[in-house]
Amino acid sequence: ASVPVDDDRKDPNLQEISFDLGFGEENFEVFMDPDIQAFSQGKHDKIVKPHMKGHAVKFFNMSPYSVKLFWISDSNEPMDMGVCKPFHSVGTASFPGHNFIFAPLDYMQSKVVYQHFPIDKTGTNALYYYDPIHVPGNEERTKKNLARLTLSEYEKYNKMVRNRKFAEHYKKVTGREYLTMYPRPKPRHFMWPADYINQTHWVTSRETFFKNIPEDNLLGTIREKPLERKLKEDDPVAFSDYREPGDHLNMTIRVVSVRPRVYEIDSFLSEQEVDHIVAYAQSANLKLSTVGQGGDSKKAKVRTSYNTWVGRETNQIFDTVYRRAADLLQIDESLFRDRDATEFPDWPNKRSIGEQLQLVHYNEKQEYTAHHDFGYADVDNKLQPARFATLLLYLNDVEEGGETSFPRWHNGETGKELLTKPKKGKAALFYSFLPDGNLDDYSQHAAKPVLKGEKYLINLWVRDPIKDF
Ligand SMILES: O=C(O)CCC(=O)C(=O)O
Ligand SMILES: [Fe+2]
Repeated sequence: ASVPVDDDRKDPNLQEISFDLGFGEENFEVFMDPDIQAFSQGKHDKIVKPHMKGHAVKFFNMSPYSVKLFWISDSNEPMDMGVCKPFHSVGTASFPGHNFIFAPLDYMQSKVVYQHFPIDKTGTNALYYYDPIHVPGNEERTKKNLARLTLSEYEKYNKMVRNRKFAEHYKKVTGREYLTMYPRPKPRHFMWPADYINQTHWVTSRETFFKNIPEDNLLGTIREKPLERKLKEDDPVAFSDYREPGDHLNMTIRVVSVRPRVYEIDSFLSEQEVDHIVAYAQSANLKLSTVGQGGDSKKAKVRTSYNTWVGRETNQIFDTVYRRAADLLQIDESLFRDRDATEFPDWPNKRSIGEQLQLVHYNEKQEYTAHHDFGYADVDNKLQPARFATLLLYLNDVEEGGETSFPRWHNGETGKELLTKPKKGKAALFYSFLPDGNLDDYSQHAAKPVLKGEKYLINLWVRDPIKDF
């Protein structure tokens, strides 16, 4: 059921634009937001503004020296958000009215501030620039500053200028901030359309449900070399005697939100597969999860759950999860593992685009507050790789709470969050990208506190176009 990656099922809301930013004539396909009339199927003609006001922000350091980003808390305390290298940027999630500064590395002693960034109260601006080179209205001094840069610095500065100009143009055309680095190519992987709420897509997989789990000594670790793992159309799937009868598993993908694109798949794992995975998770070492963003340990705990990572090679059940996920996402299975020279020879690298499965356990009261999954690539990386899709696999029914929340979904009815309810074997899918290669700020989401009981979940993150670390 896998399709060629260069899919010509092009998104109808992609629209070609031409412009000249001072670097010659350029073309780009922008994604135009779907119209509420269309995606509500005529039920609504106006979007209700989401109650949640938080959003992504990105700070650009257009200077030839390293600076530090601080968030200035309401009690006026500077929180260290890390270093931003020359001609680099840092991104984080924030709220209107918050305050950030760029400052020298010795700020705690010197108290010197290079630039204050008050986050705009209307919630419309996400991009903030520190540019000590350009002196508005003074061409002479600007030229002098430019002349002091080395050739490589000058090129890096220009790249940021070009990105800034593009972002301004992009915003004029689409109304959205450009959160990645121009010119980022469109995602290479397929994206399921989300034309209207409750639209359904059907997809089949040869990876039918396990009804019995083979004994441990049979399951084994996956050791075959890349090409030997490729199943041809008429090769039998592994352990067919242990699976549900029939050649195919049918899955239904239902659109629950158009903007961001969120989908539910009611039945993605069988009872027995889930039980096996949970037992595996319980026996594995569940470590206190940390959000890998460095910075200040005084920062509020945003994630209070436990997690552990499990690879595809662990055994045939986990391998099946990846093969089925590949079919669901319409991405070739081989992209979810290391490949040899013959498989996707033109792909930028040979590594899996999928991460290991992240098994998460939440106890009562535990949660993960609103965040984006995408992350920001290094400005110098032309591919701008980042997390592209998130497949959430719910491993149990949670008595109360524990939903996945999309607080910024757009619809005509309510400003309240969209809640995806956990259910054993169910999956939810969302994309962190838009079809034009921009990051989707509206993909911000949270795990609501578990109110009663506990919650087991798997995150499967898929990168586009590659995993670069
Ligand atoms: O637990 C959930 O429902 C979502 C988890 C999540 O967003 C994450 O781990 O990044
Ligand atoms: Fe997440």
